Amino acid sequence: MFKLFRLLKPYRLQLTGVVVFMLMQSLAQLYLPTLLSDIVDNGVVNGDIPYILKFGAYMLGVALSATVCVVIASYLLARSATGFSRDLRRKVFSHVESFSLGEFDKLSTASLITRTTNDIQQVSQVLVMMRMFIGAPTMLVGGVIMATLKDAKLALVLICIIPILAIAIVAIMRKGIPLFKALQVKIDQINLVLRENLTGIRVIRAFNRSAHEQRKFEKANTDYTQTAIKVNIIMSTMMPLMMLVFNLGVVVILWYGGIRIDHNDLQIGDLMAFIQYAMQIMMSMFMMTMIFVMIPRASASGVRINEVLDTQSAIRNSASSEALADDGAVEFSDVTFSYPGAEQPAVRGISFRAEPGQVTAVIGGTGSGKTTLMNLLLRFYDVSSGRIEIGGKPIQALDLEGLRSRIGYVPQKAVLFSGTVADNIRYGQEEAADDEVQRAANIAQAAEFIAEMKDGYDSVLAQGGKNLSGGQKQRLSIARALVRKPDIYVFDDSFSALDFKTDAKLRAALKAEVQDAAFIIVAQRVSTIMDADRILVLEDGAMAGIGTHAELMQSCKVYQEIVASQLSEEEIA
Ligand SMILES: Nc1ncnc2c1ncn2[C@@H]1O[C@H](COP(=O)(O)OP(=O)(O)OP(=O)(O)O)[C@@H](O)[C@H]1O
Repeated sequence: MFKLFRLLKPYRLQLTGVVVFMLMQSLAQLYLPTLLSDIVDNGVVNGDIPYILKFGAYMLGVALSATVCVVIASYLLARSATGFSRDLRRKVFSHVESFSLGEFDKLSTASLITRTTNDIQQVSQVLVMMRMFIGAPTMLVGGVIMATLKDAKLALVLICIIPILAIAIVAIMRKGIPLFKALQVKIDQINLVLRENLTGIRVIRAFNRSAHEQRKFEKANTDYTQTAIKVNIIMSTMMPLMMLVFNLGVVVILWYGGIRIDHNDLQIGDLMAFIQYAMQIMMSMFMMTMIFVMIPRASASGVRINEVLDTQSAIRNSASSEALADDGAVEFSDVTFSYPGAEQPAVRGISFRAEPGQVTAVIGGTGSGKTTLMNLLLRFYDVSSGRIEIGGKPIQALDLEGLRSRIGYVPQKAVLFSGTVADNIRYGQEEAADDEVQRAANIAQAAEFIAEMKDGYDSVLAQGGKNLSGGQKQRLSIARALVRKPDIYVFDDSFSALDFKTDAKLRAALKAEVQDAAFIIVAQRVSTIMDADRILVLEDGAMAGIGTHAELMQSCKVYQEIVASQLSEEEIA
């Protein structure tokens, strides 16, 4: 966790201010009981009213100064802590942005959300406690010194109480720390269930699984609650226990102090001051307990945040990132890839070439590795063996951003973002002019339904396109790829939600548009890819054949079976 505090550098001036003001406040607090004892011993005992008034006013001034100090320190600290959390959130977010899909798989999306929100919150709360962190030890040490100065023998009582309290705190913390760690993991679990529920609400309703989902949430929620209760039981036993030890201590002080006053060894004002110092010591022990509660919990969070920050994306720009060649020919050579932790490779021994100006199609059953091939081309993952080249250069040697900027990618599941229709199309090319956006929408067969929307291109998409149909979303994500005018198009099963007529119209419009680009299209429907210049047939991650429709009809059994299952005899002919 302390590693994260390096981010406090910009706030060092404000934090120095916090230290100074908190020290001043603690010193003022330590001075007050001595003033009180003076007033009692010299003013009250002698009936000296002017003395009482003078020192009373003085005491008021000291108390007011202490309050002003604490207000200023709190203000400075609140500013630094909120700034620190903002900077840390920014750092974690931009770091996560650089992750490849492998890191997302490893750390899980739900956990990344908890780490960016709740965990950072825990760490910044420790910062807010820094006020106590400075005040408590000062008051503890100062209190012991002042109490000893008042009466060294009486102070022995305090010296006995403090270690007992310290042992109790350590024992309780040893039980508490594993629970704090578990608490954060259990919040992850709640987030995971919640996220699945909110994103899958339609399926849950359609299959009447609300009760099942509620049970799942209940389980995660109860699990979290039970751990939280255990933590609170520990914390709540600690406070009365400390109070008990302390109050017993006060009884001993009063008893022994009374004896010493009786023998004229101690003045009454000094005993009053002594009890106040004892109170201050007790308060500082309380504060330190709070700190000890917060630190293990926050350090559990700190470890989780550092885990994110220390995770380096497996996919990075190579030291000598080369610019992409003009030639956008894509070549896969004997490519094999296994997902992290998977026993079997998802694709193996894949070789094919996608030429500019040609359509290269990939077809195969579900789970045959089509999407995986596209993921590899975009470098969402790196190949386990073999090579992928663009324009004769291996993609690992190319600048990552440059590589992706040359690809117009349409994912299998259309993803849209909050904003207007135009914003979503411009996501592909920020500088695109209005007419370019409209042209892309026209080719993607989206212009018609956009025109029917209330505000046309300025219509706002509710929650990333919830108010659009599946096919409409797909067409907008195609327009987004088109507006980019890339050298390589990657369409991952992007026509699946389109009716046959729209599918045919879209393909015809695309043909005219993407003349010079390498066009790689993954499809389930044979009719979508029959006219492709080259069709790659996949089965269980391996190549079952490659060629044109006519060639494959002659030579590839897997292709023949796919075709037979989809097309009528007339269409096949
Ligand atoms: N993130 C992942 N982690 C581990 N295994 C994965 C991951 N994604 C896919 N797989 C596995 O890799 C194999 C190929 O999956 P892929 O998504 O490439 O198939 P596909 O041909 O695109 O299927 P579909 O047509 O159903 O989309 C499958 O066996 C799948 O279980």
